[in-house]
Amino acid sequence: MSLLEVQGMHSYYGDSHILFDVGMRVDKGEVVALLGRNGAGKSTTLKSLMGVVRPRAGSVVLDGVQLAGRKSHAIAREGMQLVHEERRIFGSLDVEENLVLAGLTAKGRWPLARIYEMFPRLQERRSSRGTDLSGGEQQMLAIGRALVRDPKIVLLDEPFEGLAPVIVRDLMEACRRLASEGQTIVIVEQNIAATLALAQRVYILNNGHIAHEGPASELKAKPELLQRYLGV
Ligand SMILES: Nc1ncnc2c1ncn2[C@@H]1O[C@H](COP(=O)(O)OP(=O)(O)OP(=O)(O)O)[C@@H](O)[C@H]1O
Repeated sequence: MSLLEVQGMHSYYGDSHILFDVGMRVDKGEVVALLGRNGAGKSTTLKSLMGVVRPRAGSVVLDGVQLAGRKSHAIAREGMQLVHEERRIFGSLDVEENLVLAGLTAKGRWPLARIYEMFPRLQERRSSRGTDLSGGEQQMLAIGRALVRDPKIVLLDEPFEGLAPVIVRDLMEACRRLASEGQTIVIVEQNIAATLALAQRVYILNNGHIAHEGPASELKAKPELLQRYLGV
């Protein structure tokens, strides 16, 4: 049994049917990418797993626990964390306060030293307020806030978006390190090269349907698949 098993998931915004029969599985320690064109339903998939959007049908099982239909704070307590595209850090609190607050209601907890080891830049900026951080630092803090809860699985929604290449490199390095320490990750990204470098396995969403599933190496070797589903 995989750490995360998703079956038959359908999600809507009002009357708009967005996700159709989505199925995925993610093994413990795996990095899985979710790719697809703009509007394909990638963010909606992550939000549906996290209970931010309530799937109207289907099953989302994390480590043997059924999450579908539960509220997102309950899902967080079961060990899932979503790092939203818009980062959602507290601008008026400093870095350390942001991290401590995020860990308060968690079952498990990373020591702050481990977060700072992963992101030395956050340690340097530990007393800076959220609003005073660069985009890259905010993204590190958003990921740090997820990790401090010692999640079983982290969902990253476009973590590299809008960031300078040098920052993307640092974040990729951190993701690699996380993966090497056994952290399970699902990543949604427009930066396909970076994503394929990180992920072992890929799902491609097309109009709310899973159109392809396979190893990342296959997509690297068959650019026609990328052309067909992603137009790149
Ligand atoms: N809050 C919302 N209300 C209504 N429709 C929405 C909402 N959010 C997204 N949608 C629609 O749902 C569909 C899937 O959007 P989603 O954001 O999941 O796509 P995506 O693959 O993440 O694309 P992008 O890369 O553009 O974020 C799109 O047609 C989008 O317009």
